[in-house]
Amino acid sequence: MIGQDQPKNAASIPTVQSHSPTLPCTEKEPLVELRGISKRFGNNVILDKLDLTIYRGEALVVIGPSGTGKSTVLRLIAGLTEPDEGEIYIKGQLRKGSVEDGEELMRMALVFQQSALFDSLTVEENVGFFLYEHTNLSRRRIREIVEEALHMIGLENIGDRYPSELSGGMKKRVSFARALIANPDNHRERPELVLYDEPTAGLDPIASTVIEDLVRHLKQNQKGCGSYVMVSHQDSTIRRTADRVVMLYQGQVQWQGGVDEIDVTDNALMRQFFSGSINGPIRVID
Ligand SMILES: Nc1ncnc2c1ncn2[C@@H]1O[C@H](COP(=O)(O)OP(=O)(O)OP(=O)(O)O)[C@@H](O)[C@H]1O
Repeated sequence: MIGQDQPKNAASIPTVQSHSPTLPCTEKEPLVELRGISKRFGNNVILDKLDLTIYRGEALVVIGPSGTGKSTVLRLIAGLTEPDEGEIYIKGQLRKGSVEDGEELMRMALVFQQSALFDSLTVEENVGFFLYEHTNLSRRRIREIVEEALHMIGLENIGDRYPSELSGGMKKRVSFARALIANPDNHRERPELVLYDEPTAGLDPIASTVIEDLVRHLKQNQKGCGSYVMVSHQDSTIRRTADRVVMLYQGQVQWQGGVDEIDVTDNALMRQFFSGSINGPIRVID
């Protein structure tokens, strides 16, 4: 359960007990299935009978124009919001209720758009937050684990600094460490699926490359085969981090394919999206 006092971004979802057998990474095992999902806010229909499956071991990037419902899809997968219609299956089991109801069937980590860390806590306290709150590990052990996590994201000896003393890219990396940290003494606590909401938004191209490499690297360190769903608008991030790209528009998946298909598809939505043209089927919102 996500506590009231935790930041909404970079939250870890700690409860996880999977009873399904573990298949080899080569098997195409659905981790999350969205079936016939509809979601509206007021009279605004955002998702309209959306079907989407995320497979174990895959790196899925969801793209689409602003306001098309990509973050909403992440929140639905995470169990932070519930659909108006449709069903969500986690490893083949129907999810009933939300994370708040303690219904989570698989551990996920969320790295959300605003990489807000607690300003009043040091980097070490921010990154170790989950362990301080949810385990009985000693402070010394937590400090060791945090140092390992900071090493993993390529930042060391910054544990005593405060978020205000870090650059935007460093904050993003710290928020990754914060979201992904788990008790290494308990293998089951490692996330099986990571959800990234625009992790490179607002970063310069080089800082973006660092994050893209990190996302790929962290996939290797996840439990099992390592899987993630990312939302991104950045051309390089989409191309460098996706195994499969899904284009969402008008509430449904309009196109999906590999990165190598982006430049050769004749799908009009894809062509307009990647060319940035204001002429085409995507309605331009002023
Ligand atoms: N809690 C909410 N209450 C009301 N409307 C909401 C809520 N959450 C999202 N919306 C609306 O739903 C639509 C989809 O929002 P969402 O954030 O999922 O889009 P997005 O594709 O991620 O957009 P962007 O690319 O701009 O981040 C938007 O019009 C948004 O204003």
